[in-house]
Amino acid sequence: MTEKKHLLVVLGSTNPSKILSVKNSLEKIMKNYSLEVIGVKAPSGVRDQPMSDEETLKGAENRAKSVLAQYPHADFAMGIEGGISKIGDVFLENGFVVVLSKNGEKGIGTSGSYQLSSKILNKINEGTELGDIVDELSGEESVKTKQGAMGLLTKNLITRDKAYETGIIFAFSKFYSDSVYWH
Ligand SMILES: O=P(O)(O)OP(=O)(O)OP(=O)(O)OC[C@H]1O[C@@H](n2cnc3c(O)ncnc32)[C@H](O)[C@@H]1O
Repeated sequence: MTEKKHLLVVLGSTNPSKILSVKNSLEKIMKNYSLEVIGVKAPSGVRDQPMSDEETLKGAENRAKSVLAQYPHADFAMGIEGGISKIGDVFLENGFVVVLSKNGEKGIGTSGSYQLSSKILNKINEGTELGDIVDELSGEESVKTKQGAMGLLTKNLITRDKAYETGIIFAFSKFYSDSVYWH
């Protein structure tokens, strides 16, 4: 039996929900590799609570770049950033995923989005982070590291780690789908 090739993927976050999401996604798309996934601190360079798609994407990209600088031998460096998306007068929340390969090729994806209520949005506009708001409303601690607001709002049908899997699988598609679509 031939040994599986080792694949080191480093994520720019120590949030257990994000790390779980990366592990579960990669187990599906990188089946022929022996996977090593680690989470490290990486600055987003944007506000703790990003308020536009552009800012959220930038945060994910900055984190991935920081990881690549810290771990140049990693096969893939990743950034995942949660933030608010505004379309007209509608406010949604989702996660952006950026993957950088060792040679700097970039893949991008996003999770599904959910509607932010005016009640939550008002509190965000007063300067409170979404994570703290949902902790207060649910009476739970550190929701953002577990099921997330996504889990609370869907009665755990779509938890934060599950939702982020979509973005991760899309972001990696450049690296495992047929190259005819990319080059
Ligand atoms: O440790 P890091 O990787 O920074 O993880 P984080 O949970 O703080 O996540 P982000 O920086 O990506 O998200 C930006 C903010 O949005 C909040 N957030 C995003 N998604 C959330 C979710 O599903 N549940 C609760 N809070 C969430 C959280 O308060 C963050 O401060």
